[in-house]
Amino acid sequence: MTAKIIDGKAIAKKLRAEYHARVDVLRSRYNVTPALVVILVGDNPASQSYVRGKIAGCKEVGIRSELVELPASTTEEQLLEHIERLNNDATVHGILVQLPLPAHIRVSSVLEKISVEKDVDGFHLYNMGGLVTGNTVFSPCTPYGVQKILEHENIRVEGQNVVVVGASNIVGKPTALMLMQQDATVVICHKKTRDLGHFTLLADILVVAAGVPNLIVPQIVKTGAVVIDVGFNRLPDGRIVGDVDFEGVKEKASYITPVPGGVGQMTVTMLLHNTILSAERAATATTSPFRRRA
Ligand SMILES: NC(=O)C1=CN([C@@H]2O[C@H](COP(=O)(O)OP(=O)(O)OC[C@H]3O[C@@H](n4cnc5c(N)ncnc54)[C@H](OP(=O)(O)O)[C@@H]3O)[C@@H](O)[C@H]2O)C=CC1
Ligand SMILES: Nc1nc(=O)c2c([nH]1)NC[C@@H]1CN(c3ccc(C(=O)N[C@@H](CCC(=O)O)C(=O)O)cc3)C=[N+]21
Ligand SMILES: [Mg+2]
Repeated sequence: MTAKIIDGKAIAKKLRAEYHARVDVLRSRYNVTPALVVILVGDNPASQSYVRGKIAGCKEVGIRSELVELPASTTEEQLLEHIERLNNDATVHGILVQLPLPAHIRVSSVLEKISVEKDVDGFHLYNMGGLVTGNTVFSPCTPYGVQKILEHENIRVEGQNVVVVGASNIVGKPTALMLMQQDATVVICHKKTRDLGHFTLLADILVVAAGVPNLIVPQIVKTGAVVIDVGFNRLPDGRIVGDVDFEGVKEKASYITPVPGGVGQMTVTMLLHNTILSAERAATATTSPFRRRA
């Protein structure tokens, strides 16, 4: 079997066109321009690159974006003050603090400072907890992107065996919870999992987010499986690869996402979605400053 290669870029492009139209409606009907503020602390080159991608995505769909660049010496208190100011700024609909943060800043205190209504990354404890009950204010972008890919390809989740390789708070765990909410049978594997292949061979849908190139070889993939590769790894020679042996696994899977051009495209797109959704909520809520003026 040769897999259908899922074109994440094409799906993202189609969704971004829809989002652009929603931005136009917000502008014409409510005089609101969705706005995202990204806070970047320190000078991690990978973070700088991800942030550039997010800002470029905003521009593409008409979201106003602002980048707050702070030195690595920024104190936790100073960072919390920035967030406080942005929480209280009605013209800002989304606040994103790029991770990782310098070691002297507690990630949890920063994420929990962000107003849940502006937590477009979906990393606040409230949104994390909402994944358990299926009641998030915002879904985390990468898992949401995975879900959108499955939806777009009309891949049924209900009753399917889903195996998620990777158990991080930002990808593995929330992806597992979202797909469990859709009535999949879900297994999560991680570094301590004994005999990874024993579990991955059960997967109708295999989602891989471990950060290990070539972790998933054809021998541990079930024939006809849907393989979603979240991994994004830069090799010493500069090439970018996922966690899946793409050339090998594509001969065994029914669907596969490439890297780049797969899930990565959707992550940023879902951030744009969440920011627009936040602006739509603000514009239409009876308590919003805008409606009071109208
Ligand atoms: N395309 C996109 O938009 C995004 C891509 N990514 C990419 O996804 C990958 C994962 O990211 P992230 O979740 O942040 O990474 P983390 O390093 O936070 O988590 C990796 C997870 O994979 C597990 N793991 C590591 N090695 C193995 C192994 N050999 N077998 C089984 N499980 C293993 C770890 O287990 P343990 O818990 O035991 O340590 C951990 O749970 C990375 O390549 C990252 O670049 C991430 C975010 C967005
Ligand atoms: N705390 C934290 N925050 C992150 O945001 C984070 C992280 N850790 N760990 C690493 C991953 C990786 N990640 C990507 C984001 C966008 C693309 C993306 O846009 N990719 C496109 C373009 C790739 C390219 O530029 O060639 C694609 O795959 O086609 C990829 C990867 C965010 N990460
Ligand atoms: Mg862990």
